[in-house]
Amino acid sequence: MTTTPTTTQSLPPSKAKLWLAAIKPPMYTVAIIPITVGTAFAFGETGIFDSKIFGTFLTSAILIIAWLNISNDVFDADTGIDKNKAHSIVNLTGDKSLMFWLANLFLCLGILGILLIAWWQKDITVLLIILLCCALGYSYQGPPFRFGYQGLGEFICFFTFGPLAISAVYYSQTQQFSLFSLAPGILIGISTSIILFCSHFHQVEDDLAAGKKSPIVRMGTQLASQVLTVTTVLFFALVVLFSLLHLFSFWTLLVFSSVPIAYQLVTHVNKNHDKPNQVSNCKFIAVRLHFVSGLLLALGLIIPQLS
Ligand SMILES: C/C(=C\COP(=O)(O)OP(=O)(O)O)CCC[C@H](C)CCC[C@H](C)CCCC(C)C
Ligand SMILES: O=C(O)C1=CC(=O)c2ccccc2C1=O
Repeated sequence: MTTTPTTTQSLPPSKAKLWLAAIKPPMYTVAIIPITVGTAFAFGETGIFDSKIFGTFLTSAILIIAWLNISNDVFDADTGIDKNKAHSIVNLTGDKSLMFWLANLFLCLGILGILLIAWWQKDITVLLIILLCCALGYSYQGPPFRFGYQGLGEFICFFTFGPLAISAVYYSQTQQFSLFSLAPGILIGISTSIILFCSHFHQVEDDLAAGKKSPIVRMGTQLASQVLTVTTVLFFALVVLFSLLHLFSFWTLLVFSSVPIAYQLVTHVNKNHDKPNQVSNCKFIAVRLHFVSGLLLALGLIIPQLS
């Protein structure tokens, strides 16, 4: 006679789940938000909106993020840091070289889109800024730099996804720079860096073993959870400050509708910072905060121009 087991054993994740985790669909919002917010800020300031440039820039940004993520798994396979990561695209396919060339194909296609913008506008400014972003993205993970291993990733992330990306997008729409675009640049830089910061909480053991000094490894999970709280509060405080300084319209205070997500993020991390299994999902709460607050910011920036 067969008996039904009374305890549920946790099954390994299915192949489909691993592939989904390797492709990381939610992470592509980090491409959508800087392009949307930069375009919204340009529209709010100048009334200009070029949908062809917006669509091309967005497609390129998505392709560049595909490059960033696939090449991250390729370079991490070299250092051994991903040996326990079942959802590494290299571990899943078993073909590092193919993934390397696939990543490069995405990068070339992404840069091709930016080249198109440069060609339409007879101006290489946007191309130069995005090439700089890609070089910095490479320096985060690729040899011989691997600056992410020194804990410098969050700084690179702040500048590339923040001031640099937003000013490139602003320029692509208006063919001029605006010092004021630093304000949305700083906000998006912070919210994107929060994602990267959160992604390291559950990886302390693997990072230590591979010699990666992520900010969480350097400061410990307790202090890191406090730094996360302060940075999240700073993000909302800056929205108020930029509104009071009239850099933003008061409509941008709509961003405060994302406070419940921010609250969920900081309470979850403060409670579980030293429990890898529990804290591992905090990156996705951070992605939600970045996406929702970014869309609300974009909305707040365009409303005055529409009315
Ligand atoms: C690949 C990134 C993080 C993954 O890091 P890690 O190795 O710790 O994660 P796993 O555990 O999943 O292996 C992101 C790194 C971002 C980098 C610092 C900056 C990239 C800049 C971009 C190229 C800029 C793109 C701008 C675009 C929106 C126009
Ligand atoms: O896989 C990840 O953890 C991340 C991927 C990614 O493209 C990205 C981009 C910007 C900030 C953070 C992250 C990740 O954490």
